[in-house]
Amino acid sequence: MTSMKLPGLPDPGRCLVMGVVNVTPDSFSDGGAWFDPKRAIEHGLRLAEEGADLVDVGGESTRPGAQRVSLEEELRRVAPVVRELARQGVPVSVDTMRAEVADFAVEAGARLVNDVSGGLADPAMAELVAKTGVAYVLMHWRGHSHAMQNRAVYSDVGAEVREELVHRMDAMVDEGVDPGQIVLDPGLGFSKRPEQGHNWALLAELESFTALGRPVLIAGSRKTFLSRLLSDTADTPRPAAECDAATVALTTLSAAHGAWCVRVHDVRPNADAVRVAAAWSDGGARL
Ligand SMILES: Nc1nc2ncc(COP(=O)(O)O)nc2c(=O)[nH]1
Repeated sequence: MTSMKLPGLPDPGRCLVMGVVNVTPDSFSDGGAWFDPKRAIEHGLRLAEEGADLVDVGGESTRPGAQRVSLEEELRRVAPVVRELARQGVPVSVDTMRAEVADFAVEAGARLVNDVSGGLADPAMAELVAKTGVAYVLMHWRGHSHAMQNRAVYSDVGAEVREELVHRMDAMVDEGVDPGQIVLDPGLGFSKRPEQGHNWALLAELESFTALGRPVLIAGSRKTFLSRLLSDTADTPRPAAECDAATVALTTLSAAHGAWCVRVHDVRPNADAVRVAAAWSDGGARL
């Protein structure tokens, strides 16, 4: 596991667990359960109690075909939740592609900016990240540089995703971001075709991602590639909410292969899994 210390984040010497709080009416895997700020705050507190090292608060669904929400609406959704969780001492990350939302969240105490666009959606993001020194997740999502129909066409998905992540990291560093702030994320499910095994190919090469020298975040929880793997005999994919056991297996393997953090919905079993992986890898030395 890459035990690189990131600014403002814990370093317990094991894979971290990031719990998900989607403050959205339509997220793919927990659509609308935490849209009410009070419920979202309660859920975030519960995830922290269950063992989340970070609670990731997002106000904009990224599911395929989702419409973007306005800046005002995204802020309305995430502000009260980020502010209250941070006030209560919960380590918070903000899942946003907007520099203004990130700026607000860091001001309110967020310790990490989680940007699924890898800085492509908002040209002001790099400057904000550089200015604040905040830890930053740079996720791979082929954005405006590829036409829609080519976004999920790869000849070697692992090599191409790594190359494009390094390119984005270099671009952020050129704009003043310290490489020590950056976490890399292959973007499972984002312009990756489950029917072509892209997500499993990326996971199988996790150690090639950690070899890039930055912490790696793996976020496969309840995603379509898991549902398809667990399809029934009638080829009906397993419902997302019934993929938590598979997610725990993914967590265990990701931690064993060096992931810095896993992003999950069902925290408790995944918090247990990262501890099992840590005990296994160090032969129980830290018990
Ligand atoms: N860093 C990172 N952030 C993310 N945020 C949302 C989703 C979409 O999943 P959800 O709707 O289940 O939260 N996936 C990612 C991801 O893969 N990586």
